[in-house]
Amino acid sequence: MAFLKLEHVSHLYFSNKTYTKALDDISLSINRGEFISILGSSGCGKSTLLSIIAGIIKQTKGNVLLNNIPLHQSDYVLGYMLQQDYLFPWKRIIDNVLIGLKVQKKVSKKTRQKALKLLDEVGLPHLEDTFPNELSGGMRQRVALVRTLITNPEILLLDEPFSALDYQTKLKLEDLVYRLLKQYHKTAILVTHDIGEAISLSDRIILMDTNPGRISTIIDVPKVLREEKPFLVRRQPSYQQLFDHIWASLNRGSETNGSKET
Ligand SMILES: Nc1ncnc2c1ncn2[C@@H]1O[C@H](COP(=O)(O)OP(=O)(O)OP(=O)(O)O)[C@@H](O)[C@H]1O
Repeated sequence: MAFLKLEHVSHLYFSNKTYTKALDDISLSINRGEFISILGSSGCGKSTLLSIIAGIIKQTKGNVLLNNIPLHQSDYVLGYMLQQDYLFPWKRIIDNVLIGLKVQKKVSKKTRQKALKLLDEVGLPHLEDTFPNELSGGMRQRVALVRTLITNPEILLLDEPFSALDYQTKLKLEDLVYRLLKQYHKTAILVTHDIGEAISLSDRIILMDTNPGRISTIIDVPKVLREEKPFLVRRQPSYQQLFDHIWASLNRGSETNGSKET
């Protein structure tokens, strides 16, 4: 049974007397523990899709099911990682990490220990009492990752979380995120504009077309690439082939025309 299932999902925005079909007939099944990336040009509906899965907006048509139960009736924990880390500057790292659990009144000696363990696992041992401004951008994103994982989310939505980082830090963080998500068997959906990132992290890649936003292709990343560490994937010959294929598909898609309905 699919863990997360989208059935014929469409979404229409209405503003300034204009309807915009942001998503058109999206059907997709995602298995527990799967890493999915969504690639597509600006305006193809990636953020709309994430917002629907996050329950922030409700689709105008179709169903979104989690474990076969409509999403809005499900009691599930969602993790979010965004381009910005949104750490509270006046709070120590440990308090930033525990903020979600504090809101839920779930902070205990055990959760503090878990937080310290996770900080250690992401390469930030002994930094729990420092403040965000004492850390680099990459370190801050690792704190954001721990803050997300500590709540034990069932689904992680990753909205371009590496795009503000320098290239070297980004590659290192990709490796880390990949390793931790596989280790904890997390289901993740990544929105990115970076084809290389999508190939090196994903089990499957969803290519979207624009106007209206729709799925054009679903690509199964070959096993040989999935078995390699993200950084090393880029050295495989099949990586370049897949990169070229995705590049061509996205460019073909961007040549199509679209519809604003009034
Ligand atoms: N609140 C809104 N009201 C009206 N139209 C909207 C709204 N939000 C998004 N849209 C439109 O819906 C379409 C999809 O937008 P969306 O932001 O989901 O795309 P995206 O793929 O995430 O874009 P980007 O890569 O630039 O972030 C676009 O045509 C956009 O103009």
